[in-house]
Amino acid sequence: MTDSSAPDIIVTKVDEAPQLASASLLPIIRSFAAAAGVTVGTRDISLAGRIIAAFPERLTDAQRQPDDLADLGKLVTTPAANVIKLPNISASVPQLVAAIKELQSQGYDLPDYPENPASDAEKEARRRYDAIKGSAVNPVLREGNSDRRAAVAVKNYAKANPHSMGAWAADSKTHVSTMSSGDFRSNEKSVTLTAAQAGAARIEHVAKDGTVTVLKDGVTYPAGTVVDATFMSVKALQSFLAAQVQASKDKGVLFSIHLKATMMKISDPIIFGHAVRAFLAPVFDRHGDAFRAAGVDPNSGLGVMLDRIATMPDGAKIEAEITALMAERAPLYMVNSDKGITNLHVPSDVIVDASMPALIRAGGKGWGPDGKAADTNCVIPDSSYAAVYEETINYFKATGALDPATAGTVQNIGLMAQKAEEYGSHPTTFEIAADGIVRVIAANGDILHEHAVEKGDIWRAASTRKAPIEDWVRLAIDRQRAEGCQAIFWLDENRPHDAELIKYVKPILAAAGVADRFRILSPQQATRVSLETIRKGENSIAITGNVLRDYLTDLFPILELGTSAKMLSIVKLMNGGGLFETGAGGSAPKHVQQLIEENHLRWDSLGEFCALGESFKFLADVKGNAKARILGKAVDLATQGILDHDRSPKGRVGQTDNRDSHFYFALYWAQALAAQTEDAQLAAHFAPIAKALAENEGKILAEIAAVQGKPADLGGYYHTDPAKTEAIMRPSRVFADIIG
Ligand SMILES: NC(=O)C1=CN([C@@H]2O[C@H](COP(=O)(O)OP(=O)(O)OC[C@H]3O[C@@H](n4cnc5c(N)ncnc54)[C@H](OP(=O)(O)O)[C@@H]3O)[C@@H](O)[C@H]2O)C=CC1
Ligand SMILES: O=C(O)CCC(=O)C(=O)O
Ligand SMILES: [Mg+2]
Repeated sequence: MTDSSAPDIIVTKVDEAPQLASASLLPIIRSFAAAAGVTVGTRDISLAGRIIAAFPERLTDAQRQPDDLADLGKLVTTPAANVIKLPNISASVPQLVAAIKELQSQGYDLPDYPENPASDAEKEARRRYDAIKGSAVNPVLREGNSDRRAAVAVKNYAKANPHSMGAWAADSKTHVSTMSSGDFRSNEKSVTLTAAQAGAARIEHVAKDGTVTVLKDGVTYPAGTVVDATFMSVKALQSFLAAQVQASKDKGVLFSIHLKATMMKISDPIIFGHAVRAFLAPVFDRHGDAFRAAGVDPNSGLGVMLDRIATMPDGAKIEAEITALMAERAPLYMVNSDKGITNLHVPSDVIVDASMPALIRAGGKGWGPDGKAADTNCVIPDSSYAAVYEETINYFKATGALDPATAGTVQNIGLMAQKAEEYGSHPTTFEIAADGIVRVIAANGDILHEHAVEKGDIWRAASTRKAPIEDWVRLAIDRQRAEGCQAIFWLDENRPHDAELIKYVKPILAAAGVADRFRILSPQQATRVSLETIRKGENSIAITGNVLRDYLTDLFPILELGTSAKMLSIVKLMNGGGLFETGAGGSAPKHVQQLIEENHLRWDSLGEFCALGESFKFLADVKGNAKARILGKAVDLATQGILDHDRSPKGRVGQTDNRDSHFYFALYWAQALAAQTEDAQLAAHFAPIAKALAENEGKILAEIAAVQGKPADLGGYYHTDPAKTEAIMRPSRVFADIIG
């Protein structure tokens, strides 16, 4: 349910673990905020909510939901925006299909996801579902650039309580494999548009026989936009993947592939499908035609593929062939070896930003089918950013693992506003239907880019607007001034896109008189310099494009803090509002599994706490609400309290879980508000609350502990039952009564 009035702060309703945590935390936030006259609303951007909002005409009044994402998309372009954004599911096809099935089972008359849409109705359903697929939320809300870092208290806590790190052996066989030609990086072209070229551009394909097909019309590029075009050669990709499958076997390491099928929702599922084909090549050689006829689609992963094969006439025989082949191949890197879920089962199970850092944190070990850790071939087909992981691995092999007790920190300033760079390229990415040429034609008729392509190549255009680039450089200048530490633009002068950005960066730095405080280094060099810097206990600011923003804000936090969940992520919206993202990680599906099995939720809300403090302080600045500032400052003290008293969730039943940690957060927050002397009214309001919470600590913890160790029923996975969720996430009557 969403509110119609305009609340001061909006907290997004999402999915999986962060949404479960919200069921416990949001009532606390609302209750405390109300004391300062601050209203807190919600908007539903969950996968289920977005599906429901897309088919109003098929649903009953009671089932219908407004398009909250569209509403938020407008809000973030206004100065009034104050949004706390929790991580949401960026759905792969299997997740989307599962969510649709669940909603259907709950009585929602939704169309099936049409794999091969034929009728007009199916095409329309597919169009709507495609808009929901993948990373469909963040690009809409990110109307600003990002400032992601560990709060000082969080970093100090990590140093005092270092997490365990796997040891790195100099002779580790773990390595990164990436393409050296024919990939997106090798084929990239880039240009900055002149005023004459600005306006509505067109992308067209010219076949060998001269037939022109418009792939996309009316892509509006204002003057100064950096427009890139590139493609992944399917032939080069296939031969690379085939070689890697074999090389993994020869070297005796696990085969793994790391992509971002969520944010790169058009290109990466296709690349993933090629990896499935390469791994199972002999089976595809024998049964390719039958697979096509049966609608077996490797792009959705081996899991769905096996389900489909099971329905084929000689399904059992093919399945046996697959099993036999897998036994001969290099062992696969596993998502869950107990359940036999491999890297190739679901395209969104292994997401490069989280998967590579986890492997690196473990000393370069992946999980094999035998449930044992092993050295791994980390296949990252496109070479644009693979060097970051390659260099990190090489550095740790040479020097040993990082020590989180002494390491400095790498902060990030990320260029992401207005769908910057590759992460905004979905609408202009195409799997090429026939050999020919693809060109980008500017509004004035200039041919901006042209590539000769072959059937099956993946061609894409990406754009980065001038205002976001300038804003990003200014943000970097501000942050460097505030921190006074090393600051590096991770840009490679030899890469066409980066060379265009450098043309913006240098004059802005020079005009501000700060050029000497910044370095511009290729991602590979910047990785090495940054690792050497933090090893010495010093800090560095990584000023990066959109993809490296994503990758680095998992990589460095996972090495430094053990997780990216504890990050502070501030998005200063370009039109004046604030977007506060919670942490830099995702929605932790594994945590939900554990809750369902044994009612223990190990989700850590530290990212939410950090975002909440910033949101209140931002509200105070924008609306001159002094009480909001006091609430915000008290949140920071409560967060510090959680760290000082070690009240963060742990992994096992019987240990602190998410609900306990929220109790302590409320206790410390109320105590800080009761103790402050700036506002007597707030102090008087919170003194009895703090007292009641402290006095009932034992009772409340016992009530929370009593429910654990047994299965929990949420009444759904993607679309949970609100009453059941509330009962599970707020098991303490005493606590709920005190909070009100
Ligand atoms: N901003 C956003 O909206 C984002 C959304 N996503 C989406 O999230 C989903 C899952 O993505 P995935 O790549 O698996 O990454 P996740 O970050 O969800 O999970 C990786 C692992 O990180 C740990 N983790 C993450 N957050 C927390 C937390 N708050 N507290 C404790 N541990 C945490 C967990 O480790 P352990 O199992 O050891 O406890 C978890 O299994 C996908 O649908 C993805 O698209 C991903 C990134 C950002
Ligand atoms: O939007 C998504 O799919 C994921 C976002 C993400 O990984 C990030 O911003 O760090
Ligand atoms: Mg990420």
